[in-house]
Order: sequence, then C-alpha cells, then structure tokens
Amino acid sequence: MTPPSPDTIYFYAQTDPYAEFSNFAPYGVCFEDIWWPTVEHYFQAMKFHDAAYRTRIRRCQKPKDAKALGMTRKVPLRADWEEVKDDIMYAAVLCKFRTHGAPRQLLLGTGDAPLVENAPMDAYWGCGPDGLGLNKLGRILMRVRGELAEDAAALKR
Ligand SMILES: Nc1nc(O)c(N)c(N[C@@H]2O[C@H](COP(=O)(O)O)[C@@H](O)[C@H]2O)n1
Repeated sequence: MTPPSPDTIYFYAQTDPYAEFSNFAPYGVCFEDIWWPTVEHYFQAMKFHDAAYRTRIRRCQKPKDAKALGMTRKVPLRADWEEVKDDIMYAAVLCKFRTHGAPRQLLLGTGDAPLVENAPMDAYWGCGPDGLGLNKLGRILMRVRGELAEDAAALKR
C-alpha cells in the first residue's frame, strides 16, 4: 500500500479548505437547458428516469436534501445506474469547473497534488473510514484538472 503523499489535498465539508471541490459546493451546472443548483442535485436526480422525481430533487433547497431524496429506493433506481454513474459524475464535475472561474482557478492552482474526498462513510467516491477507499471523486477531479490545463494551454496558442 502506497502511503498518502505529503502534499495530498483533502476536501469534504463546506466549512473546510477546498470546499469548492465538493459536489455540495454552490456551483450550478446546466444540462439540456436545465439548470441544477449543485453537482449533487444533478447527480442524485440522474439516478431516476421518473421526470417528476428528478424535478423534485432539482428543487431541493440544499444539496443534502437532494442527496436524501436520491437515497430512496421507493422510486425505482434506473437499471443501468452502476454502469453510467461514473460517466455522469465526470460530465457534471467537468461542467462545473468549465462554468465557474473561482473553483477552476483553485483547482488549477493545486498543480499535481493528489486530491482526496475525505468522506468518512463513502469508500466509493471518497477515501472511506480507513483512508483506503476508491476516491473516485478525487480521481475525477484530477482528470478534470488535466482537461482544464489543456483548455488553458489551447487558449494561449
Ligand atoms: N458533503 C458530502 N456529504 C456526504 O454525506 C457525502 N456522502 C458526500 N459525498 C458525496 O455523496 C455523493 C454520492 O452519493 P451516493 O452515495 O452515490 O448516493 C457524491 O457526490 C459524493 O461526492 N459529500
């Protein structure tokens, strides 16, 4: 097991440094002419094919409320969710950072530092309780950082 690099940047709560990297941060995204208040709202809504339920999630006041609605299994989860969820998350996170300059500059300013969602209960998107989780959100952010750096380089050419 490789130990975490000393320059690893951890993010999670909205009261912590680098809160901008969390999907709960107040940066909206637009898909198919519909505006979603946060990445979390969009991601949670995409779990369902039910259009009315998606709208209910989009109208939640807070991302934690959107997440709570997304956790229900009273409304059927789309059958292909496990296959599509990583791509949906990637598209939403890329859209967020292409849309909003402040988090984009913060992300680009992290250079090559490893990024880790310090989510104690989530070993898929975050590092989980023992720090050994998959950290899929951190990995997506690092991939997005590379895309944004390419965008910036192309603009200078
Ligand atoms: N800020 C915050 N609070 C939590 O309680 C969280 N679990 C997370 N992590 C985010 O939760 C989303 C994943 O939801 P599912 O478990 O797939 O329903 C994803 O956006 C994580 O980044 N963040």
